[in-house]
Amino acid sequence: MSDTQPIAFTSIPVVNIADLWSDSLTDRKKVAFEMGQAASAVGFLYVTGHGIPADKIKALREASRQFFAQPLEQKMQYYIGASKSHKGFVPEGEEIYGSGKPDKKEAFDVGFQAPDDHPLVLKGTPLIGANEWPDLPQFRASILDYYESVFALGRKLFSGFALALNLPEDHFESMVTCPPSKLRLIHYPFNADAEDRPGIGAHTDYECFTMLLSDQPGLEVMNEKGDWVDAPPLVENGEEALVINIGDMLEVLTAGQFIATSHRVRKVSQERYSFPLFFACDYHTLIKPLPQFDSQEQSYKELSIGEHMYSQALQTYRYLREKVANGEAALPERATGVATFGHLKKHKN
Ligand SMILES: O=C(O)CCC(=O)C(=O)O
Ligand SMILES: [Fe+2]
Repeated sequence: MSDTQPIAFTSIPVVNIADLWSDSLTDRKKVAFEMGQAASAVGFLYVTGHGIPADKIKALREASRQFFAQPLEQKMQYYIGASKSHKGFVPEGEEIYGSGKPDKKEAFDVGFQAPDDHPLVLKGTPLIGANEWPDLPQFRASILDYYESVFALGRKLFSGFALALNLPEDHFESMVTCPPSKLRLIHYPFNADAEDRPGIGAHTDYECFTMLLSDQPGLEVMNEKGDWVDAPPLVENGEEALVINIGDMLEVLTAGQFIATSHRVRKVSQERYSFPLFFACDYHTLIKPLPQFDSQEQSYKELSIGEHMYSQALQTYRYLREKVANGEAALPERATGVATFGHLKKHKN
């Protein structure tokens, strides 16, 4: 092995990001540097000092438990396949990732609150539009409250990643106004026989980065050697850390300097909840490697954020696959296949 060969990571770095709110640029840069190191070496990091209040997390958990505890037919009233903009309840078996086998999980998808008269909504832009709200007390308020807090954190983290990439701190700000960023409530049901079926198959996330909370182990991250490294929930000084991972878009932007690391949720016998918020830029944002990262060796094509996300959804959701098959929906021209980024790509090659 040559000296330049990176050592395969065996754990996920922890970064306290409290100083991202510091008045001192030097302090902010220190945090940004650590975030950048983790994004380059691992593509995953835990963040503490994020400031999301514990009571908002508690309310999010309570609302999710209440929703998923309902009978299937009740939940199917909010079936994602009936939504105009890809929001709502995703029953078990609806999504199929890398393994080719349906995941053992159910979910509820909540999008950015786009006003009905927003130009993107009026134009019928895929993924942008009204949310479906179950008729449960406090559900809407608790979920939106958490969404807003994590979304604000996302803006802060984006400023840190900008600093880490030697860009102006506000570089990404104007690109995030009404994005197709969704918060997923995921429920992995109790599975006594934990049959050989992944909770969620191996994949990279499509967006810029993801911010995730979970309540049980099960998440695994692929390292350079193709080994799976555990990313269990982490509590430090009474604070639940969030797991942040780099998505396809930041990998393209940095031509692979930041890596969209492949991950999966292994089959687990205990009930598990997780809450990722996939932080994206606006639908029509075009992403290609920044000049300082662009080199001959890397071949990253220009991508539209929205088209990339929509084309991935068209290929992984049962109801959308059916629409493509019967001609009701078409893959965007620049559609990429599923699982074409990051460590998964390297591993496949
Ligand atoms: O449940 C988890 O911990 C991970 C979920 C995930 O990777 C995803 O939804 O993209
Ligand atoms: Fe993921």
